[in-house]
Amino acid sequence: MWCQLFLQRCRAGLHLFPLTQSGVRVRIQGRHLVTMKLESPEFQSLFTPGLKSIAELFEKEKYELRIAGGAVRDLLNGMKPQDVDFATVATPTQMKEMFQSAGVRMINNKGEKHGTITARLHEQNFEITTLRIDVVTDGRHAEVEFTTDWEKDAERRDLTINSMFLGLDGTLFDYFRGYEDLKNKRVRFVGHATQRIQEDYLRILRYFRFYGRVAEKPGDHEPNTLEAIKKNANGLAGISGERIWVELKKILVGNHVNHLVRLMYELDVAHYIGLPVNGSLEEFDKVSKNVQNLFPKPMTVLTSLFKVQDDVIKLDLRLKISKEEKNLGLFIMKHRRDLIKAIDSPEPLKPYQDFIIDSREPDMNSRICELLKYQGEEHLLKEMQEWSVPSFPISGHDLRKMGISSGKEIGTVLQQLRDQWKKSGYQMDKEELLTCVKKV
Ligand SMILES: Nc1ccn([C@@H]2O[C@H](COP(=O)(O)OP(=O)(O)OP(=O)(O)O)[C@@H](O)[C@H]2O)c(=O)n1
Ligand SMILES: [Mg+2]
Repeated sequence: MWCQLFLQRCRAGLHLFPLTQSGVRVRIQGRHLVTMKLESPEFQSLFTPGLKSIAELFEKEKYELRIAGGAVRDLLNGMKPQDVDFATVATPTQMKEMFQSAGVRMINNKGEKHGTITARLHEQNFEITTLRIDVVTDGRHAEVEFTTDWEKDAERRDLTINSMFLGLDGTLFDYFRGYEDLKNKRVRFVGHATQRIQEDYLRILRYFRFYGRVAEKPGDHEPNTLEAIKKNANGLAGISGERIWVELKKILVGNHVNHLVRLMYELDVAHYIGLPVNGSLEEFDKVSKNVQNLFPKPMTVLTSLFKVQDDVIKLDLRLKISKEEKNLGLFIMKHRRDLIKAIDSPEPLKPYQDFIIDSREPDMNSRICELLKYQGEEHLLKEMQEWSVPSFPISGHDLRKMGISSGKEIGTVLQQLRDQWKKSGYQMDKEELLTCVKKV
């Protein structure tokens, strides 16, 4: 069967290329379109009872349905996508009619204006969007027109690697050499970078994010892409802080982050997304190396750019970060130089442990772990993650039972006992501590 197919393809003057990890078998080169067949286990695993029912419905009505965009990219990379978007030639009205008559529930009708219908089957949501052309864009939103032309829909997407479709039989439809770019680890805009960016300025940050995800090494950009980013960076001023923060966070914990943040400064992007004017790029370089493989929070990495507290406040004003993120940034800035390991001590972690016990704040443990990542203390981090915060075994009630009745005295004794307990490396138990009371 495979040989027959091979001969057929050769006779037709089509290319064949070897089986790859992601299970791609055949490549047929036409004018623009490159198609091939995907048979990977990740792809097969998408076929839940819900998807099978949806596929049957669309097939019965003869509306073509394909997986679109990011999910195709992930599948070709051998990954199971987190969320799967579907595209179809059916209009929202046709989909609604079809789902209604089949008794399929539809939810979340907010997307309909842009062609998206969400069907809910077997406790799974399916977001299905009608093929579309963005007729008017203001750099943030688009007015759309529906189409039945798959290539036109691919053309309005941001990056070539995000512009592919996958038929439910595994056929890949690739109009802009996205698969080739994915294999060569290249991130390119579909068509003209300037046009794609002006349709939605957030795409500047999406470019950086996908660069961090796909590219093998830093600095591998097409010159006209960088030029287009620089010329259009000011468009980011009109993008909401929340959207920017979502992208920026992913960039901060992706690959090549040091390179990408430098690029943000070189291309004038930094200024429009709330980063400090004179970000500390040297410290960023050091910290981004320190945190490698330690799974830092995005804020931990970002804090290394900040020199003064005001930098965090300004970032918050622009991006509306969470209170927890803001506090983490402020905490790391305050303690990055003064809370350090005990050098030449058998207990290098002790200053951090003491800090946690003294602070009595519930999330201090996790902040200290972030500080250790920031400082590149991998071994101490491991130790800290395995350490469970001991609780002080004595209460005022215990002292009262021993005959100490004045509140003030209880407070003083408790503090003294806390100090003893701390000195013992939190080893002394209740009995041992209470013996000390007689001596105090
Ligand atoms: N500004 C944007 C956002 C999205 N898209 C298109 O819409 C698809 C789905 O968008 P989204 O889910 O936001 O991103 P993904 O590429 O799927 O990335 P992720 O894995 O992070 O979801 C993208 O692949 C891309 O084709 C686009 O062209 N321009
Ligand atoms: Mg997605």
